[in-house]
Amino acid sequence: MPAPRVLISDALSPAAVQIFRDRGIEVDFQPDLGKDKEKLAAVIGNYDGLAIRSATKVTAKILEQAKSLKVIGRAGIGVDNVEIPAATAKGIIVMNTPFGNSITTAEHAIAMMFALARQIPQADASTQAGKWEKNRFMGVELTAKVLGVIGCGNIGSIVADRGIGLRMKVIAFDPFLSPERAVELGVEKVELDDLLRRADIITLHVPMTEKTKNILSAENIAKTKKGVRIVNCARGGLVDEVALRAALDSGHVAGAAFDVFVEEPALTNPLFGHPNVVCTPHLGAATTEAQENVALQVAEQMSDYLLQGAIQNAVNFPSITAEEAPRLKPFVALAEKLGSFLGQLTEASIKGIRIEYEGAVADMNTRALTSAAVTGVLRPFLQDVNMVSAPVIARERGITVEEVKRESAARDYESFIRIVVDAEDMPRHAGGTVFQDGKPRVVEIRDIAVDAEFAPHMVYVRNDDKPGFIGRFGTLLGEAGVNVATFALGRDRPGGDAICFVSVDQPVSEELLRRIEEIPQVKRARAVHF
Ligand SMILES: NC(=O)C1=CN([C@@H]2O[C@H](COP(=O)(O)OP(=O)(O)OC[C@H]3O[C@@H](n4cnc5c(N)ncnc54)[C@H](O)[C@@H]3O)[C@@H](O)[C@H]2O)C=CC1
Ligand SMILES: O=C(O)CCC(=O)C(=O)O
Repeated sequence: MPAPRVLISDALSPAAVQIFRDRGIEVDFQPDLGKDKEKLAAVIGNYDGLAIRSATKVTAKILEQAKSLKVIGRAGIGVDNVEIPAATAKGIIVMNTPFGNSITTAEHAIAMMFALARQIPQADASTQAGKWEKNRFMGVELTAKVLGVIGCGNIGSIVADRGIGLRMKVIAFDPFLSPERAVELGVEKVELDDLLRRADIITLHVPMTEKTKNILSAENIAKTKKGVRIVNCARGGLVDEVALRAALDSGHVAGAAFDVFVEEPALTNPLFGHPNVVCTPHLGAATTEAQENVALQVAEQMSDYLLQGAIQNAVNFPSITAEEAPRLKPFVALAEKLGSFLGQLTEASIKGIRIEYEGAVADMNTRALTSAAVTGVLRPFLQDVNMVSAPVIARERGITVEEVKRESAARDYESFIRIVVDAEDMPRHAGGTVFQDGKPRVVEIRDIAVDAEFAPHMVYVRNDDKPGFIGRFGTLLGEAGVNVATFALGRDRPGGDAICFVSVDQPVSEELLRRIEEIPQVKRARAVHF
């Protein structure tokens, strides 16, 4: 297999390049490419991985050209510059580095708070201009002031901790902050209106979502305490910039320190030029330490995925650790092949897929296995589906997906997976396991025990358990020049329903299948491929 290829299209630390090379991955370091949509679209088709910061906008249009792309790695936290649904629909993993720049960004927020409280940038400009305006820059003390933290996750909680260290009273609004965690952090959990009314300084640390967009709207800004100072080191668009400018002009808001803007790069902005505004060009994560952390982490994560299938910090897929990836791999293959078998037999529309995990496999990462099973079921209908996109495609098509787990496995297997595909005509089910040799096998079809490995070309036959079938079937295959590699048989009872699952060395033609179906004992014959 050729080495995977990764494009770095933003200014990542060179540490990332070294990691990729050390792991045997070809890497193109083109830190300015992300700013040029056309150029990026023209080359993206050549890569398996794309490593970015915030400048590269990975739109659906770019993704249309990303024929080989398997993973997008964001060296940072916010993934709002990636169209996640479009990436997921194309089966591309999107991963970030959720902790590597948290301390640095929290420190930036604290620095911004001090910059506002003491007007440091303005005082610096005046001093260096030779003005010595000692009376112009009267500041405020932070001690004992109320710091209102909106979003108390990784960064917000570090800001809260630093605020407490500065002897501030910290209040936090975050619906997902548990009362226990609030106590542990030493913050008072409050509702948004309470925070707006009480805070002397408000700092934002929420992601940009439909709910948080404009969380500081004109209406909410009007609810704030007169003289409030506002710090935004999270995302532009969390604050209504025009309304904030008006509140600064009226003197209701005493100052604002912004690192992030509705439009970036921000070459103009409603806040620019106001004497009480401090701005930085999205520098929250810009320290050597943070950039080294996120670059190393994203390169390791992307390499682990491209080389081993391990998934860490994906925002559109459950994690698979490097340790569990090899153990999971044969079960992923089993789930996908069983699903594919049933998908190939199904012609009516599918209503639901149930995956039953029994024995040791029930304790594994079943979300990943379920995605593999659903992929297998859907692949005969949609070529372009994989473990990332399958659950979303199933949901979009109204196919319910259900997982069932049982402690002990059927027929005393250590692990057993049974998939039931419920279609408009009837439910179909098959079960399998992985033997010591690591090979997935079908061990049950329609409640009938069999034992068959999966092979590229197979014939599946349902027949009555009556003498004469095997001889005629073998003769037909032989006459057509089709060599039988393995032959598995099973029946529910003597003279009852029987199945036959045969691997062959050559593809079986429709004509041959028709002739097999003419054997009196045969109810159905299908060619299946794995
Ligand atoms: N300026 C910069 O360079 C950087 C900016 N960021 C931004 O900071 C944001 C926060 O990062 P983290 O703390 O790591 O994220 P996080 O996910 O750890 O924390 C976000 C918190 O916001 C809370 N939240 C979500 N929806 C909310 C709502 N509607 N109202 C109130 N709280 C809500 C969540 O419960 C969570 O606790 C990121 O999403 C990113 O946009 C992150 C790194 C660098
Ligand atoms: O990469 C950067 O400089 C921006 C970091 C950021 O905004 C994030 O991690 O969410």
